[in-house]
Amino acid sequence: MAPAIMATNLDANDAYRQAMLEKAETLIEALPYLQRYAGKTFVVKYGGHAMGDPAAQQDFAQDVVLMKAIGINPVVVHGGGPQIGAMLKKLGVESRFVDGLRVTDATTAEIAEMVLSGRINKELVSWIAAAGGKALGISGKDAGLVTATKVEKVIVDPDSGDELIVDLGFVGEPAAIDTTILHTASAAGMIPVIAPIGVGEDGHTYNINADTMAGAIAAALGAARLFLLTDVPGVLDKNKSLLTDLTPADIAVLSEDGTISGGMIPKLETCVHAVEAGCEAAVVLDGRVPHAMLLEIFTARGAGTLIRA
Ligand SMILES: Nc1ncnc2c1ncn2[C@@H]1O[C@H](COP(=O)(O)OP(=O)(O)O)[C@@H](O)[C@H]1O
Ligand SMILES: CC(=O)N[C@@H](CCC(=O)OP(=O)(O)O)C(=O)O
Repeated sequence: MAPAIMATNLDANDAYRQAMLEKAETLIEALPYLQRYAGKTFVVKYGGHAMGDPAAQQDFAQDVVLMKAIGINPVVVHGGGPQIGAMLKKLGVESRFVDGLRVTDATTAEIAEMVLSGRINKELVSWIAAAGGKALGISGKDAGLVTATKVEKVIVDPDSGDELIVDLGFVGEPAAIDTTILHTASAAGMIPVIAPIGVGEDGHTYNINADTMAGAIAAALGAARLFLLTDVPGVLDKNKSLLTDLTPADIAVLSEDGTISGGMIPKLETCVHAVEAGCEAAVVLDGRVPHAMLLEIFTARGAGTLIRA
C-alpha cells in the first residue's frame, strides 16, 4: 500500500507546482503593463448601472486599490442615475430626460446632490477603505475642482425643422477645472472619488452628467486612460459583436448609420473629446464583469472597446 500513497502525494505536489507556475505566468504576463503604467493617471467612470450589487462594488474597489498599490494614480468619477431616479420616485418627484440629460429643477438638484455626494460617494469611499485603500470623497464643488456653466440645449423641432432652446434647469457642464486637489490627494497616497456635482459662478449647484465630468477631468489631467464602466461589453456593431478598436472617424460613421444610440452617443462623444484634448485613450467596458479593469490593463487581449485619436 505504501507506494500507492507516495504516488498520490507526488501527483498532488505536481498539481500544486503546476498551479503555482500558472500564477507566476499570470504575473509575468502583467509585467510589461506594470512597467508601462507606473506613475500614470487613470480616470475611471463608474456608472450607476455598472454598480449593481455590493459584491460588484467590492470588486471594483479592490481593482482601484490594486492599481494604486502598483503605482498607477486612479481617479474615480462615479454616476448614480438609476439611484437618483429611485429616490425621486420615492419622494414623488417626476424624472424627465432630454438627450440623456436629467431635467433638473431646484428640488431635483438637491436630491441629486444628496444621493451622489451623500450616499454613493461615501459608499465607494467605504468599499475602498475596506479593500485597504485611502479614498478622498469629494464633489466638483470641493477645492474649486469644477466650475460649472449651465448647459444650453438646442433641439430641432421634428415638425418645423426649427431649432429650439430647451431649458434643462440646473444641468451643468465643466467650464473650468482646477486639478490641484487631485494632484495633492494622489501624491499623499489617496484615491480621489468624485461626485458629478459642480458649482457655478452664480453660486448655484449644477447636476453634471457623470460621463461628461469624467471626460473633462481625464482631459485636464492628460490621463493615460479614461475607463467608462457601463452595462454592455463595449461598443457593439449591428450584429451585436464587440468592436475592439475605434477612432473618432469610426465613431462618426457609427453615429451616422444608427449603430450607436441612446446613452452610448454622449458616452462616445465624451471619449472623442477626451482623446482629442490630451487623454491618451478611452475604453468602454463592462463594469458588471468581475475585475474587468484588471483584465483590460494587464492582459494582451484586453476587454471592451479602445478609442484612440
Ligand atoms: N452600439 C451600441 N453598443 C453598445 N451599447 C449601445 C449601443 N447603442 C446604444 N447602446 C446603449 O447604450 C447603453 C449604455 O449607455 P448608458 O445607459 O448611458 O450607460 P451608463 O448608465 O452606464 O452611463 C447600453 O446599455 C445600450 O443600451
Ligand atoms: C445631468 C444629468 O443627467 N446628470 C446625471 C448625473 C448622474 C449620472 O450621470 O449617472 P450615470 O452615469 O449612472 O448615468 C443624472 O442626474 O442622472
